[in-house]
Amino acid sequence: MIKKNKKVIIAMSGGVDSSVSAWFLKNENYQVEGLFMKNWEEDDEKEYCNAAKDLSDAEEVCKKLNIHLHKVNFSKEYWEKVFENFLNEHKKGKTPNPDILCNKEIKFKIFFNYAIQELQSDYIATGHYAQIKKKNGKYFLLKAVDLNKDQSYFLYTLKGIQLKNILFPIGGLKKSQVRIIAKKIGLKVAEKKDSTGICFIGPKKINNFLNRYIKAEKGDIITTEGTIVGKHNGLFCYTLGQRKGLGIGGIKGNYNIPWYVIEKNIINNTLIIAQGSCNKRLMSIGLIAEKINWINDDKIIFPFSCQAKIRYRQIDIFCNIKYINDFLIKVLFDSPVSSVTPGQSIVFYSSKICLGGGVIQSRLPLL
Ligand SMILES: Nc1ncnc2c1ncn2[C@@H]1O[C@H](COP(=O)(O)OP(=O)(O)OP(=O)(O)O)[C@@H](O)[C@H]1O
Repeated sequence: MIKKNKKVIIAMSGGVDSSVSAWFLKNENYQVEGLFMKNWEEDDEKEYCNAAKDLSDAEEVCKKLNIHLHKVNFSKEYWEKVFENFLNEHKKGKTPNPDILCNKEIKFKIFFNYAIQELQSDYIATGHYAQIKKKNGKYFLLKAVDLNKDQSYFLYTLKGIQLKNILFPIGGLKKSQVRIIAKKIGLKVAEKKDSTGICFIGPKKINNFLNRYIKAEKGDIITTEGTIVGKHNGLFCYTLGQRKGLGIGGIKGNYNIPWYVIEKNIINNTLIIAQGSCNKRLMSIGLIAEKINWINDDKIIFPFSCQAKIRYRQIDIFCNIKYINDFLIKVLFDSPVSSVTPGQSIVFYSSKICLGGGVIQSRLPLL
């Protein structure tokens, strides 16, 4: 009852997580309204984009929960702030993470400001699996209870001060519980598949999609011994540590051990491969990270030790962080780590607390 005067805008994607989040907020007596964002002109990309279906799902859920649904088009902003950067990084041979940039630039900036200023809400809520805790007047971002679904990795660009106006209603639940609740309250989206990979494109279709925007220049696939063993379809189609989809089969005179991408050489347009998942050429002792964000900067004193993830869903690794300058840090791993990928993000944790993170600029190879 107490929260009746507090207004929350729930970011409605038409998926099960935001729908169940909306239901929780209603039950907690917030004054709830939904906001659906279009961030891609799907008319151009019908094959890849489900925005129309997602909107109709969001409308149906809001009708059922008796929530007013606002709609907004941020496709221009998404193109300028997220997609152009995504393409440019790929052209440089990096493997960027657009979902992280989308959270930083769109969901928790433009969308957030629209909800707070234009729609005059007190909070925005999303269906992310993460938690916010207040301690001694400060707000901390924590991993979700469901560690399998934890999305704090994608949220490291947030600032402590922003967390004050953000709610993650399902961060304390398991995904299986969220689906059970959705079924119980009769939401058709209860069984809807999770969105994976880039905001609007499944990971399997990504190379075809990128082909529309980046000119694919075929080049040689070369072993570390310098033998040309095949042709690649454009370096942007591959990522460091990738094993599948190299199209080289068994190579005569070599043991039948899988091959992995260990380097993308932009200057020669070559893809360098080596055998074995523990190949020393794949391993790094550390990395240099840029575009650093600390969620609560006043808590950071260099150097310090903590845990980190160099990709989503990876188990935490132990590391030590050293200050280089205001833009760069050096991360040294306690033991060598495979497939450190420039362009991806490294996210730091102190146990369950997400401290912040940065973008991997370069790796420090073992060899
Ligand atoms: N088009 C959109 N409009 C408004 N909010 C969105 C949109 N897409 C995503 N969101 C918000 O961001 C959250 C996380 O998005 P993500 O793409 O990771 O979806 P998800 O984990 O599959 O969640 P859901 O089941 O709600 O789709 C969503 O739960 C939702 O609150």
